[in-house]
Amino acid sequence: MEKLMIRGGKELRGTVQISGAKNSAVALVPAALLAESEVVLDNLPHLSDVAVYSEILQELGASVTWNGDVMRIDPSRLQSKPMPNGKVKLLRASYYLMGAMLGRFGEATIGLPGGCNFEPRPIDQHIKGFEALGATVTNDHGSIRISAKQLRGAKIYLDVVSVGATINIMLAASRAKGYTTIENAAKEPEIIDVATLLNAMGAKIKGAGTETIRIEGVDSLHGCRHSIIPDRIQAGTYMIMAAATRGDVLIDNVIPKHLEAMTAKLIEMGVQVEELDESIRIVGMPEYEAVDVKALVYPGFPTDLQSPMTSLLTQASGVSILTDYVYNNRFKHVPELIRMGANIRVEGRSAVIEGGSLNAAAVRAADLRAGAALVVAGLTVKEGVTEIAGVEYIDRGYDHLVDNLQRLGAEVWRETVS
Ligand SMILES: CC(=O)N[C@H]1[C@@H](OP(=O)(O)OP(=O)(O)OC[C@H]2O[C@@H](n3ccc(=O)[nH]c3=O)[C@H](O)[C@@H]2O)O[C@H](CO)[C@@H](O)[C@@H]1O
Ligand SMILES: C=C(OP(=O)(O)O)C(=O)O
Repeated sequence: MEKLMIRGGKELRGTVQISGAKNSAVALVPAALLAESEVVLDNLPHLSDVAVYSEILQELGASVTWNGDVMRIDPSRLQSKPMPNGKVKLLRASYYLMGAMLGRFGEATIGLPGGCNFEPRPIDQHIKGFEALGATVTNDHGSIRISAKQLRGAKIYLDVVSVGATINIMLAASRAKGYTTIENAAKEPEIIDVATLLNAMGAKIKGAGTETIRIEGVDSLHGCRHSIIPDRIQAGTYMIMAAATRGDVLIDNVIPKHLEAMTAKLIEMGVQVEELDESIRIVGMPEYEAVDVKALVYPGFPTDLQSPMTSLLTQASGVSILTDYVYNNRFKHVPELIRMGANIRVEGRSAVIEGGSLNAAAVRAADLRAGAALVVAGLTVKEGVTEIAGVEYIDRGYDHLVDNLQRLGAEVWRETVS
């Protein structure tokens, strides 16, 4: 088993390059399966989810080569095969294979997705979308079978604003007959990124990034080249780390517009934030004010930054209240932060955080962003070594985390323990 070790108390200083976005990559790789010739993805992050996807695609008959941050996917020999639990259970975003295979072959048989299950994460809106497009969906003890003789465009109103359902419906509807409208669609930048790729492949999608997306189905899609947008969650996490260690860090290769909610909250706390064209500079201050944070769908404060933000708020003077309106109970980081001396209580969907210093402890990441929260916390600790287990979760979302932090002056390393 590997652990992440942190001897904290160092101010982070320097420049960090942000990789392509995980939540785009895990949708763009399966989206490529809809093409009949090669798709090239640039700025692909080095993450375990992407590596698992690459293996799944090859098992399905696609040819995949991955060099540096470029992946070439040739799906011309793709076969329609059942995709049982094994690999699809390793990542949440395997649900995109449903929409992609349904669009390509009119059928998909696949196990339920896995990934970070910090609470039950239903996919009823994905299923509702496929059924509206004319597919029959059955669930045989967790094996989902989706099939349609002919997908037909439909008007679909999502009951909840769902990133996954919006993208999955876009994937399948790109190959349906006629027009599909998704109302109450999610507006995250990753949705625009997927629509941009699909349109470059010959799809006809309008309105991505707004609450109404219109898709005119086409008979076939072709290969293309596409560069993945920067990871706003990774960038936001480094912004938090820079502020938490009272450092001075330039976060490079970002789209500052995607980080506005994060930037505004840091400024409200008293952090110095400088927005440049493709980078953001964070200069930490000795004292921060407590603030209230509401995690919402985009363009609100992202739920995926809620956990690391909890750790930063332990560094503010006074009481902050952080409420997550996307998930009911995404607080697996809280008991671990309490082990590190934090004064936090969870009340319903809110965490009430009283500022104070943290101490080193042996803790465990129960999910990806809970892990990020523990890294932020460990970086602030002035004495001793924080040991974080559950590194495999952190590897789902942070490309070259240890190298990046070491370059910024942190004392961080991985250790294999028995
Ligand atoms: C791979 C990926 O992109 N993951 C992101 C995606 O996850 P994911 O696509 O799974 O999240 P959704 O946007 O679908 O979920 C939002 C909310 O809707 C609920 N819901 C969702 C679908 C559904 O069919 N029924 C339903 O009730 C969920 O339980 C949750 O409470 O968006 C989340 C919300 O920004 C992020 O935390 C994840 O990092
Ligand atoms: C919850 C997350 O990812 P996933 O949906 O892939 O589990 C995340 O990125 O914080």
